[in-house]
Amino acid sequence: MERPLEKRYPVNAKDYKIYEEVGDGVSATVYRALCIPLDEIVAIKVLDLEKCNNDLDGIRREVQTLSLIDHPNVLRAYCSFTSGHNLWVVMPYMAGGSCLHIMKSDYPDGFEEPVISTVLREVLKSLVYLHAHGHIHRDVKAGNILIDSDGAVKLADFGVSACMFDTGDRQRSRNTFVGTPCWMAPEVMQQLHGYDFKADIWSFGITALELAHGHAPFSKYPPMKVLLMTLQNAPPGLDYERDKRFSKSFKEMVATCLAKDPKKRPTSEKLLKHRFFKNARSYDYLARTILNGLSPLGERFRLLKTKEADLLVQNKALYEDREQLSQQEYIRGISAWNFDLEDLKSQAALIQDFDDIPNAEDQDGSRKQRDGHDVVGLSADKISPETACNSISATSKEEGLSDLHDLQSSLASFPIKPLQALKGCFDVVEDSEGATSPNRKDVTPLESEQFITNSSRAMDQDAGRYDGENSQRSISLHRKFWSGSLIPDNFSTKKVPGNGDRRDFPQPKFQSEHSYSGPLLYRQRRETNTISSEDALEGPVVQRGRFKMTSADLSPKGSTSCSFNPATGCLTHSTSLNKTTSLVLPSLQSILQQNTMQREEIIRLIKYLEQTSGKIGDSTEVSSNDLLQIPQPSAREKQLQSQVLQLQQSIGNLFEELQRQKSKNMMLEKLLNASTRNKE
Ligand SMILES: Nc1ncnc2c1ncn2[C@@H]1O[C@H](COP(=O)(O)OP(=O)(O)OP(=O)(O)O)[C@@H](O)[C@H]1O
Repeated sequence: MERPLEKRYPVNAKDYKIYEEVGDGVSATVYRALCIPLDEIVAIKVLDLEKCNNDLDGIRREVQTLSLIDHPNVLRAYCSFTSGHNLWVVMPYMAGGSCLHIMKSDYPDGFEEPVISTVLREVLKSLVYLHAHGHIHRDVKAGNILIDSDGAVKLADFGVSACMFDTGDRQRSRNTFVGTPCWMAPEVMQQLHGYDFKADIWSFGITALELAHGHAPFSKYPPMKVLLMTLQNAPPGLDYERDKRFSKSFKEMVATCLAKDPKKRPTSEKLLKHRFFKNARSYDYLARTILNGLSPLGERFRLLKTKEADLLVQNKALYEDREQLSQQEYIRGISAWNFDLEDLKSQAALIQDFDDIPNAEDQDGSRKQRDGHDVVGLSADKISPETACNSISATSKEEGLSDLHDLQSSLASFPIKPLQALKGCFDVVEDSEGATSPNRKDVTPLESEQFITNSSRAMDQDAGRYDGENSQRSISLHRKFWSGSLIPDNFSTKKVPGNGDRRDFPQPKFQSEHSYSGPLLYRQRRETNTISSEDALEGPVVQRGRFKMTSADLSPKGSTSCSFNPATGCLTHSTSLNKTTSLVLPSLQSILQQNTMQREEIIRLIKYLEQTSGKIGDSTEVSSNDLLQIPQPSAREKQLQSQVLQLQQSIGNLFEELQRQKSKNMMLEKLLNASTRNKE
């Protein structure tokens, strides 16, 4: 047991002293903090509930699920509570940060095999545990693998998002699109037959590649392209030529996880017995290798942010372009999916532009692809960046559109739902008596049933308590960390032995070039697994708490659709989408997205200017206040935003219904044909 039973973590914001920011995600910011009564360093994830438009009851139910989870390799929450419009989740502080952070700062080309094996074995143990308890993590990736100062490995952020309960129909989430595109299993994208535990095994395989190369396959591509490539290409893998430094057993292990057919993937339990994990070492080994000499997490995070802002400034001119904006969003991991057809077309047509970045890896990859490596479904020509690099040419547009066609057919039943709405809210919610409650200490984690709807803004209220010395307190920018090695991550750290977060700052060596990393363009098709398909756990999946479990019947409960009246701003349910909605919706989405993005970019630029102009201490305070005065989106904007999300949900429902009807029709047709043949 990780947590002594008698230890009670307070459920009141005033009992915590917030230090520096150490991470951020889609809708949350993570801080190092001191739990004052226990005199213990913790991590606090602060989630903006307003931003998530959450179903609080749904979140509360999740606490019960979470309370059942207790495994040394799963990051648990000590407690959580609401404070103002924020949800605070208190958890163990993992001083090493995520594997993604470590790679970004010190290992841009990935880890050595013994490190990978050690990290992955621990992650796999957590998956064995979660799967055995009927849970699917759904977001396994290096960014969610956290390392403690002693080398302990924990899988974090399980259960993607509370936001997915927005609709209130939790069971429907089996048919939702959850995860992060590069790590997402094909069956999760396709949504034809639901998905199960094997989706995690796919993400685990992608994570293995991420740890080996410093970035996930396809990470430089925009989401649409990632979907297309995942669905239609041969699975990515370790290449015998390019990845000579890795063992055969590693390559085999990755290939077995990345079988496109989930039934051919091993269970986590079986995978744990793979010979690749025989080379895994102890925690201590990680502490001695990858953690040795790392600068404190807060400093690494700050440097990464500075670099991020630096890149923004460098490329400012480019942001004017729509495709750059879109790419920027993707880099930041914000998956504001827009499935408007026109948008899809333009996205597909613009893909070539992203591929223009010269990359030896890509060229090599394409050459090999030409040389006859197996590419499934789509011709190598069509998808190779080499071809894609023929931008500006007439063919590039055609290819873009052809990509679109491929995508449309691949995603025949793809539910239309913005990933943004599904991600970013944290997992645990626990009721709190709030900051002012005299009885707050009596409220034990998971016991209280009452949410305080304190309208005050906790973060704002608590600003005064932020540690002036340590905190680079920022308002929640709600950005997700960059994925893969899309940023030029190469700065050395000054390796100073010592403890905790008091060591010297790392010495940045900013690269001027943008180190876009190429996808694994030539892949081994290795769907022949050493592990039998008997291991497959089949069956549809039910939402159980935040997680999904196999179950018998989960068919959606009939389609609901709604229309949007632009005059009244009201949503009314109807049997079909009216034309006005389809005309208005894309524009609304676009305006809202752009507003949000612009606001965030401005905030980031201000922060960057603050940092580069050497403003610290008092001046930071002043500008932070200024930042806080940036007007929040108006109530009307928020209302529209939530209506847009609802509309998208409804459209998703309609598509699912359409798909079901199509399958029914096909069945009927088959029956009809059979009976006609019989008669003949
Ligand atoms: N307990 C912790 N200790 C140290 N760092 C942490 C901790 N929890 C999270 N972080 C850091 O903060 C980052 C963001 O946290 P987290 O992944 O939970 O947010 P999120 O909004 O759920 O992210 P995502 O966008 O990946 O879903 C992590 O990638 C990690 O680097």
